[in-house]
Amino acid sequence: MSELLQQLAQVLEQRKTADPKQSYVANLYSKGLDAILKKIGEEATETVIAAKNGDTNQLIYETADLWFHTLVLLTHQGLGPELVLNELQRRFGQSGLEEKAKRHQ
Ligand SMILES: N=c1c2ncn([C@@H]3O[C@H](COP(=O)(O)OP(=O)(O)OP(=O)(O)O)[C@@H](O)[C@H]3O)c2ncn1[C@@H]1O[C@H](COP(=O)(O)O)[C@@H](O)[C@H]1O
Repeated sequence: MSELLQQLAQVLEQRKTADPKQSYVANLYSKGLDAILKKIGEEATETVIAAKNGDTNQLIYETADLWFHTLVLLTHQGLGPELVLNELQRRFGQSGLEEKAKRHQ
């Protein structure tokens, strides 16, 4: 797994016991699942707007925010990013159209 993802996941796990006044992530955890989901909705929308505006730097920035908040969600739910990477690995090389066709047989 990407070393950065692994390190970030470790920090996000540690933030479960951190002071919400000292940590953005601890503060978000303290607000609960709905607050995390709201952030993901906002960041997804901001990503879409950046792409529609053709703003490359903003698109990268907002995508980083979106990925980050999905990592926060996974950690909150007791899941690690390696599970998502494993799923992408499993799909790698498999045509999306073929996969869809199998599901609709
Ligand atoms: N990668 C990030 C990261 N990306 C984005 N953000 C925060 O996510 C928020 C994005 O929300 P917005 O763009 O809506 O900005 P905002 O107005 O400040 O947000 P709200 O007040 O609405 O929540 C900002 O506050 C960013 O600072 C992040 N906060 C933390 N990390 C990583 O998480 C680690 C732990 O962070 P702390 O828990 O704060 O120590 C850090 O060392 C970083 O590695």
